[in-house]
Amino acid sequence: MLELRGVTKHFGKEVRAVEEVSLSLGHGVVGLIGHNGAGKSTLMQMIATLTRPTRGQILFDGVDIAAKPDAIRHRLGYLPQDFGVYPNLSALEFMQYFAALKGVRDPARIRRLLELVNLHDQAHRPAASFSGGMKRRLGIAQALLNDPDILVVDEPTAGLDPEERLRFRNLLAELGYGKLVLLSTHIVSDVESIATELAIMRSGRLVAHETPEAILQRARGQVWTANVAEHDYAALRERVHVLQAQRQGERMALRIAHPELPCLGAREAEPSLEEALMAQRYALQAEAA
Ligand SMILES: Nc1ncnc2c1ncn2[C@@H]1O[C@H](COP(=O)(O)OP(=O)(O)OP(=O)(O)O)[C@@H](O)[C@H]1O
Repeated sequence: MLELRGVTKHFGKEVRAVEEVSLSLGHGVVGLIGHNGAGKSTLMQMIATLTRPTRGQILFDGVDIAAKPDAIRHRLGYLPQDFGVYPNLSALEFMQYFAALKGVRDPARIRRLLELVNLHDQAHRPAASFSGGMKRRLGIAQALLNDPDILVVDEPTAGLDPEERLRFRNLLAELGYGKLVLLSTHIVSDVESIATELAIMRSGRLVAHETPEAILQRARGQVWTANVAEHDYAALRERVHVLQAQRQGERMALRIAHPELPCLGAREAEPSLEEALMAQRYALQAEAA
């Protein structure tokens, strides 16, 4: 559905925001993961036709979107990172406003979307009084007005409380059926349970594109639990990568990334996706050193 070929974006001579990204995406929820400044927002803005690549091509169903931006605009929903609502509009009025802008004339659709994002009971409340999570849900409803095939959401869970985060995650997982949902985050656990694929960016480059299962599979035998006396901890920490340390009286309960048994009594652990990615990163660093 969406194909990126050598997509590059430079700002002036100094900033290489996105560098030679090639990627093929079909249906499902794709987690675009990277630290702050990795280039995620810039890549998403290029897909949303809000900025053009310096080099490279983005093809949507085979059509170059730089040459024909409307081909994708009609079929795209976009929720930017800094999505804001208008102070004087209720949720319903906000949706009516965007529906008019997008040429959507079906009032029943607005009602259905407000139900989908669970805001129908709050439709007459000023959107400016909503919590962060409610505003983002309204943002998703707005992005879905044109029944898009591609939904691009930039850091949607930043600043949300755990309950809102969960609700938002479930909503995106539901939407992933039959659509492409491209979701950026720097918090791996936000996409762990819903992403069908991960695209990982570092310093503007795509460093991996694979399924979470493949990443977890590769991390087998690399993540360990151990319980060590406090006085042994300092020495151990010098030799291995400690992912998590928790004091338990005189002892430390640890989770460790290491390519082999890190210390006597350690046990192989089931890694989380975040731990698997860290273990992979450490392994690459060790290879490069
Ligand atoms: N309009 C711009 N002009 C100059 N530099 C820019 C511009 N937009 C982004 N950058 C730079 O490009 C790089 C990538 O930024 P981008 O916002 O795409 O990263 P990100 O992965 O989305 O980070 P974050 O999670 O913080 O939003 C950064 O160094 C950023 O400062």
